[in-house]
Amino acid sequence: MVFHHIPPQAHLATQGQPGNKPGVLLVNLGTPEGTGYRAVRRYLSEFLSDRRVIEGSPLFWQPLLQGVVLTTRPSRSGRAYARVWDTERNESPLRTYTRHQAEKLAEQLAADGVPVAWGMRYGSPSVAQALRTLMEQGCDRIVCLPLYPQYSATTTATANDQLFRVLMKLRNQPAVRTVPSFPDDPDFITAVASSIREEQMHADQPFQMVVASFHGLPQQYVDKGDSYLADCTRTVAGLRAELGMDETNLPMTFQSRFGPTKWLEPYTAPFITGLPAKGIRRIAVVTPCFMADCLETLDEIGHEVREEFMKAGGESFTLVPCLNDSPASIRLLEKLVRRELLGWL
Ligand SMILES: C=CC1=C(C)c2cc3[nH]c(cc4nc(cc5[nH]c(cc1n2)c(C)c5CCC(=O)O)C(CCC(=O)O)=C4C)c(C)c3C=C
Ligand SMILES: [Fe+2]
Ligand SMILES: [Fe+2]
Repeated sequence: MVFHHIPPQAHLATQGQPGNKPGVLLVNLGTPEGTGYRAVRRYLSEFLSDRRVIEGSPLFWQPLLQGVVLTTRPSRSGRAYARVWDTERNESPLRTYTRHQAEKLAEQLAADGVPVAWGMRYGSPSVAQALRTLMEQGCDRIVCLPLYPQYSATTTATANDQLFRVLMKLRNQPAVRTVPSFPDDPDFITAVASSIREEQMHADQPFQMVVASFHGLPQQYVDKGDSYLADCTRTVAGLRAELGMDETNLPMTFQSRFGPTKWLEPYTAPFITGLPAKGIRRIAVVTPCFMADCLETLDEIGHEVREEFMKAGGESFTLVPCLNDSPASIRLLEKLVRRELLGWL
């Protein structure tokens, strides 16, 4: 996204004065514009060309991506997106929830005169558009919150990279603070634990196990120093402590493996489909690495893994919703943002 059309008044508003007008930028991963081959291909091409996501040399990867992956994957992913698509709004749940999070957070910050914008790392609205919205309102101080509880270079870092990439094109840059990951923030842990308790209350029988499924990552990225696994472990430890559970009834697994390399283990799907054979037939699955329900929760877990579990002899399968735009979620976002706003407000 090119970024040279900030109207002159936006420059005036932020120039030469101790403006001190903060704005909040929420950044999420991104999602396609539609479920058709072209839209999904465009989105996947941008996503899978990000060198934070696929670290191998583009000399090898790009021909494979453009020639092989992007001929088959968009149709498969498009069918999956179609299953979760909101046809009325014509958008994916991830986009709806991210927008609602921004709107509700904006209500909480309105009295302080702090606007909130939201952008996607891949696709639209872009991070550039979101930043422009804030700068047009005179914001010269930006708090950037990547919407990932656990840090990974493939998510958090690339969201921040994208903001700084946009700033590279500006003569007058706003000041920027990035919000760190929050894997064991007490409000985060309490909110996720409450969602699990809530689902248990509405279930006919006690869950024999609550599987905490996190998005996977190539093992090699962790070996090279990505702190994602450490962050996931902190989240699970927090949940176990809060719920009085342990690794036997609240195990940690990793989903959405992509490609042939070794990813973090155990893999969610085979782990869950193996449970009925061990006598575990009533389970819940919680996905605490996503702040909003999306393809990976609603379809991969809520549809694909659920079906496999039931076919393997499962009796009941509960997908615990993500925090989405619940009051607890907005309170958490507000707290995280206000901590970074200290000294600016
Ligand atoms: C290929 C490498 C991938 C890495 C590494 C990766 C890490 C990662 N992703 C998320 C969160 C989400 N990923 C989503 C979709 C998605 N992820 C990948 C690949 C990698 N992710 C692909 C190809 C896709 C697209 C869908 C598909 O074809 O399977 C989403 C959902 C977006 C939506 O529109 O709903 C999220 C969210 C995390 C947290 C993470 C790092 C640990
Ligand atoms: Fe992903
Ligand atoms: Fe996936």
